[in-house]
Amino acid sequence: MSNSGEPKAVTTPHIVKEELIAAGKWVKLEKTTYVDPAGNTRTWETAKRTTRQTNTQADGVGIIALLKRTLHKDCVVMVKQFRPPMGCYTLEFPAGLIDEGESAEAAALRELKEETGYKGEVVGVTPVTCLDPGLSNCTTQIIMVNINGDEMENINPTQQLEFVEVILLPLDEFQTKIDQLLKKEKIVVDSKVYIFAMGMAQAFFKPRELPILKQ
Ligand SMILES: Nc1nc(=O)[nH]c2c1ncn2[C@H]1C[C@H](O)[C@@H](COP(=O)(O)OP(=O)(O)O)O1
Repeated sequence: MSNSGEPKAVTTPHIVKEELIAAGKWVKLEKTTYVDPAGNTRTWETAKRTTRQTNTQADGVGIIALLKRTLHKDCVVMVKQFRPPMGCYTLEFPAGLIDEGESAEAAALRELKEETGYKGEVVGVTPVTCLDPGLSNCTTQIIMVNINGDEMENINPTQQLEFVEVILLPLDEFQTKIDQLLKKEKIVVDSKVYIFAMGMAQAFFKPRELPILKQ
C-alpha cells in the first residue's frame, strides 16, 4: 500500500439503475448499476425477494425464543427442517416472512406459534439487519421472545407445520449441544444461531476462567 500519487476522487456511492434479469414467484434477479466510492460506474448481480411488504424494510423475522419452566433449565427453541436451496436439513431459529400490514413483533409471535406451537411474549427487537449483502437485499429483524412453559397452553404445544421438527437446547450448553448434533447428523446450522451460541459461551463461561474470578 502506498500513500504517494494523486489522491483518488471520492464519490458518495449510489445506485444508478436496477434492471430485471429474471423473476420467479418468490425471488428475482436484477442487474444493479451503481457508482463506486472511486466514481467508477459498475454492475452487480443482485437477488431480491418478491414478497417484501410495503411500509416495512424487513423481509422477515427470526425468533430467539427462550422456554422458561420451573425445575428445568432455560431452553432455546430451535427448528430443524429440510431446506431445498441447501439440499439438506438445517438447524435454525424459528423464522418467517412478514405479512402485509403486520409488525415484526406480531409476525414473530405468529411464526413461533405456527412452527413450534408455543405462545410467547416479545422482550426485545433488533433493528433491520442484512442477511447476505454481497448477494441479496434480504433483511430480517431478530425478535427475542420469552415463553412461560408453565402456562397450560405451553405444556403440550401443538405445532401447525408437519415437516418442522422442534428441538429444545439448554441455553447454558447451547454451543456444546449444537456441536453434538452436527457430529451426529448431516445438518447445517444457520450462522445466526452459531454466532449466538458462541456469544453465549463467551458471555457466560469465559469470564469465570479469569484468574481473579477463580479465587
Ligand atoms: N425462495 C422461496 N422459494 C419458494 O419456492 N418458496 C418460498 C421461498 N421463500 C418462501 N417461500 C414460501 C414457502 C412458504 O410456503 C411461504 C412462507 O414461508 P415462511 O414460513 O414465511 O418462511 P420460511 O419459514 O423462512 O420459509 O413462502
